[in-house]
Amino acid sequence: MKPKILVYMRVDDRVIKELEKNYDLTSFQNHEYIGNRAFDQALKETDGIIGLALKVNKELLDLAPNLKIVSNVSVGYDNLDIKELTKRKIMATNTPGVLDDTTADAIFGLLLSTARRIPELDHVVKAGKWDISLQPDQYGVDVHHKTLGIIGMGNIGRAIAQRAHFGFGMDILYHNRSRNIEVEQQYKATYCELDDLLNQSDFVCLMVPATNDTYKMMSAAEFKKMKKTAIFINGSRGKNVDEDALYHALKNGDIHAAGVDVFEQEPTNPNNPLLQLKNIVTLPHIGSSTTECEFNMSKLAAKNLHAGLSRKKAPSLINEELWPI
Ligand SMILES: NC(=O)c1ccc[n+]([C@@H]2O[C@H](COP(=O)([O-])OP(=O)(O)OC[C@H]3O[C@@H](n4cnc5c(N)ncnc54)[C@H](O)[C@@H]3O)[C@@H](O)[C@H]2O)c1
Ligand SMILES: O=C(O)[C@H](O)CO
Repeated sequence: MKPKILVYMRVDDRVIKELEKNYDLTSFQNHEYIGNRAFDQALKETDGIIGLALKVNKELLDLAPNLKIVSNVSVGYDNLDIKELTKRKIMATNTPGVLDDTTADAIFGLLLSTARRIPELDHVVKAGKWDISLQPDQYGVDVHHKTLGIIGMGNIGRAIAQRAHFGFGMDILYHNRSRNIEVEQQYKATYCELDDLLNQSDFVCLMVPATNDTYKMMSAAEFKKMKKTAIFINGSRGKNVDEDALYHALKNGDIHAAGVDVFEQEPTNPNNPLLQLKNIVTLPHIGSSTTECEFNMSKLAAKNLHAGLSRKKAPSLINEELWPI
């Protein structure tokens, strides 16, 4: 009998076809299945889960007695209760590395779009409101040769720094849990305390994981420390930012503008007051969403799953302490 796996959201079709050769698959393509009978039944029998953003907590794990591995199709794993998984000797894996350049491209695109007001001015053209003399209040701000502050200099932070340094001649400040000497040497990045980074940067880009330490790390006090001319970019997780504080900072002119790819709640409520503001550019969490990157993430997640179900060490095991199992 083939091992059973539960496939949950955003696994590439080509990878699903490969998985079908070795496993007995049950697929759920959206959140609505959670708590329904078919989903609970699949959990009861499943050996492995592969997918994006399924909240795996004690309650779900109690329903999945045979589970050996949860393979996230994402690098962020704030959806997983790692302590609880480790306690039950269930492997947890993610997809680091394969999405760095794609996500950095998207976040840099968001930064440029916000600075140069690209979505707003695209709308002007398409709405037939293009007045031949552009007004000063429609001007953007320069990106090149400005100072970029990156909070969270990990794999993606580093790819953003590379673009900023070589492509745009920007000065780079960064704040991280530890110093990254390679980034300092390659991109002339300067390590600094968070307050100094907030004070001195023209662009502040948040790229930390969502943890207890980073929960709402950008709140009213932090926005007040930024320059009034500065632009804030969130490419990490919505939970890392106090959205209410961001709204007030944008509305009161504490900061110039913001670009966000992620929200506290996703999809965000269409009545979210942030969406009423002119000086924010929003995206529906598309950092890694290109055809190529989604495929690569699915492939790595399948490799992790396969290793886990064969009782081998998965290439990107999160709870390393489980090994040897
Ligand atoms: N928008 C998207 O589509 C998208 C795509 C990929 C990743 N992400 C998010 O970006 C995060 C970062 O991804 P990554 O691959 O660069 O991860 P990473 O682990 O390589 O880097 C994270 C960095 O944040 C630092 N950090 C952690 N806590 C910190 C704190 N309290 N203060 C300062 N620095 C801290 C770490 O030291 C590390 O260098 C992911 O966890 C995920 O939430 C979003
Ligand atoms: O963490 C990630 O990989 C992205 O946010 C996709 O969800």
